[in-house]
Amino acid sequence: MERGNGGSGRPPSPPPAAAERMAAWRDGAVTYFHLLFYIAISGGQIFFNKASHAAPHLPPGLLPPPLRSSPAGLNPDEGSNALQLGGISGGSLGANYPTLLDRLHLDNLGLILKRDQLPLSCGTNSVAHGLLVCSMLRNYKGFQAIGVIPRFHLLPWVFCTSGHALTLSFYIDDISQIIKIEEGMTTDIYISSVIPIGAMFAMTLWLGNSAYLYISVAFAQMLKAIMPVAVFLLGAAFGLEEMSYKMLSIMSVISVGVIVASVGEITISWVGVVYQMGGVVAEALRLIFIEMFLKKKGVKLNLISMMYYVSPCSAVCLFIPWLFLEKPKMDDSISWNFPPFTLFLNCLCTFVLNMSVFLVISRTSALTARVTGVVRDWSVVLLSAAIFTDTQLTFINIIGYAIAIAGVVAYNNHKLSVKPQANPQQGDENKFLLGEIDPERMEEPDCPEGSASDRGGERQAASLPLPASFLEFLSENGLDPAVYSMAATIPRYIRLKPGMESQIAEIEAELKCGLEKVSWLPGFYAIPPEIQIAGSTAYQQGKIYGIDAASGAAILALDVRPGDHVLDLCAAPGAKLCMLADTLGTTGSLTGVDVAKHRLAACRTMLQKYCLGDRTRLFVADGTLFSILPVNSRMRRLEVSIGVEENGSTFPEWTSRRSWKDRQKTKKANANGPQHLLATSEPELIYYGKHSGLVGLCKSDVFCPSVDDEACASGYDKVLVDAECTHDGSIKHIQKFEFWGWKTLDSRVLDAERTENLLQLQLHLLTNGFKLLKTGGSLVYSTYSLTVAQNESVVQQFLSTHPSADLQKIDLADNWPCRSGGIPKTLRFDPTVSQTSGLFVGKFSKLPT
Ligand SMILES: C[S@@+](CC[C@H](N)C(=O)[O-])C[C@H]1O[C@@H](n2cnc3c(N)ncnc32)[C@H](O)[C@@H]1O
Repeated sequence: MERGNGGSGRPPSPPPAAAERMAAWRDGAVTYFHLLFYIAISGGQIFFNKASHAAPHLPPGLLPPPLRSSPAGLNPDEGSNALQLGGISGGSLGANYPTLLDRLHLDNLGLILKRDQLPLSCGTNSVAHGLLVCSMLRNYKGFQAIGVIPRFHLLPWVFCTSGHALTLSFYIDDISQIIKIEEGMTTDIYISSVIPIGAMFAMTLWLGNSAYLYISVAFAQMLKAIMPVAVFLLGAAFGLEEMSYKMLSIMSVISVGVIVASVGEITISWVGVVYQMGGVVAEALRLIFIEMFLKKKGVKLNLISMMYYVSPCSAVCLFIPWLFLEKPKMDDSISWNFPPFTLFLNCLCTFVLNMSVFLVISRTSALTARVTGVVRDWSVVLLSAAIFTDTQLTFINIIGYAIAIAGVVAYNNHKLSVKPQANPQQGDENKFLLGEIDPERMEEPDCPEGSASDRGGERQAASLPLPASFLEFLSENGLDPAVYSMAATIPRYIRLKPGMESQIAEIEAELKCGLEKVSWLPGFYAIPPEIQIAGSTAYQQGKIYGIDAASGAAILALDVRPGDHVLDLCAAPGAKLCMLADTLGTTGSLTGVDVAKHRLAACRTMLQKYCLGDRTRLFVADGTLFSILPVNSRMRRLEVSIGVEENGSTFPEWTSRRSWKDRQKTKKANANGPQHLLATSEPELIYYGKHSGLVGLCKSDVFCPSVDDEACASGYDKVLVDAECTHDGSIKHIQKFEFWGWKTLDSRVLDAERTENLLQLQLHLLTNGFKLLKTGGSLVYSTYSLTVAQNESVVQQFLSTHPSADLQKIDLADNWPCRSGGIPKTLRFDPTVSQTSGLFVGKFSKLPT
């Protein structure tokens, strides 16, 4: 491995700068602050709710005005102390109406998650709450004549809810760099998936929060520990979980713990227990529905997106129990007290708590968040006994809870270790929060490797209503529209990660289909087009990934050898990059470049998921201008130069955590314009593996521009230019426009100006790729377009201005199901013949000048 300080005559790299150490220390401190804050705010809100209703020993100033009468059937002494993401109890209002308050908060959450919806959010919330309060006040016997007082009461509602909406909207916008609402929700998915999930969420809030009216905080927490058992048993019933001795023993430990804790409870309200257990079952069903309805369809929503889509329908569902169970009691009550300040604090707490959860997960990992949750639960149980007079912990309580929690910890451990995470510090949620969307689920129109079938959009292409503009495009380019009728018959291809061959039978059983070996392409298998892989464990565990066979052929054409320094100039979302990294093995280096940062972040996710990032570095840069050479050449040049000034800082091991300073820098850059257009800006290094040669190297060395003719001697051995194109040859990709909307096809594929620019872009990418190629090296140019303009014409123009470029015959192709392109030695994969996506491939070598 080439190291920054490994060369003779080169002074050793300085230790990491003090500023970096300081930044790392500060980063660590901020993370711990987030964790503590999360524990404090989530535990604190439970106490706040409880205290505001039932703690007579607190100073009177802290207490809201008491209820003058309690609704029939409810025990006011028990109070209400609930906390759920997005929903809180009614206890803090001094009114025991949990569903009402949950509904109000869900209204908010459902509507406020985007700044562009701010007016709608504020308006709707204000009107909705205004009407609600008016109707409540009308029923309040003391205020039959609605006049000044109701309006006075209305204002705080409007203020609180709008203020809540406003703050959250701004906050969300501010952190929108890390939290994205994922698009692509369809009516079909909403009805079949989101509504059942929303209904279960409503049940969880309703039943779980109602339980707090009957049982103490501590006992409710203890009962909640049974959750993994419910998830596991229901999951097994739905065929999602497999029974194993290990799981059964963990479940037994948790159950025994909860039973012991219950035996230790001095006074048990069975109504409360039934409510709490109902809430647990509803929550377990919600999680199972997410697994069944969304993940299996390849839709994975981050926490914010989930709230965004689910809360409005949960709010509607909560309206039903409210109407039948609480409204009559509210109508009957002779007094209805409403402390606005308490509501405001409660809103604020809920909002801050939600943000805190997101920040904890985004800064740490799923595991850390879960462990923090356990610490929080313990703190709540112990502190509640110290604070509230109605909570008396017994020795048996504590022993039982300890046993249950030990089982929960074992369960979390088991679950998280079954699902390998390429970067152990970074869980799945984290990646989603950071916008690092799994490429298999990437839905952008310019992603050729995605899975239309996983999006539920698979349709017989024969019946695809190709729009007139596209038919015109095909006719102008002399292409036959009949090719698009084949989409449903062309298989889907997957590549097996090397070393996984022994697991084929297992993968076949999971995907419920045979893997048919592609005879001409090692490691590739064909599966029926309708098979979904994104939800499979084999995919999630990085044993397989989706990549078209024609793409695989383009990589083989490059003939990468161990030890090569390889450049992929249009790398995202990364299917070819992964295959390149696999081929490279444990020597050489791989450099991926793409102009779209969010797409390159998906590459990073891929590399980490398939554990292929060790020798790779990823630059966000314009491929037409990119000029950074492989590390080896730069090092050689530096080693012979005398007196190189070590004035820059060095690359430490790469980490996904970024310093506050870095984040501010990105924020500023983002504010200055879209990330896509970085034509003239400096390349940004967003990932480098520990053997990429960068660790310990001086940053100024890497970013120092290369001399023009330097590349010929010490450029890349292999270059792939898988250029941006119209993707008309990827017939499955075209099929997806039915899902995205044909209008998008117009703007992305057919726009005349874009096509003209595209031809220029392709030529410039090819030219720059060739410039970075070393003499004797090979370059492959490929596109997913079937047009002559984007393929043969670009090659022709390029050859006419580059005498040192020699078009090469691809020997391996003799066995491939492809035909010759319009220029001899170039290749065309034609869907009708090859049963793959359409792909053009041309291979060049660089002659000495
Ligand atoms: C066909 S896709 C590449 C697919 C990729 N090779 C794979 O196998 O996953 C084309 C890519 O080129 C990128 N691109 C467009 N213009 C670019 C430019 N000027 N420099 C570098 N990349 C560019 C796009 O963002 C897109 O990710």
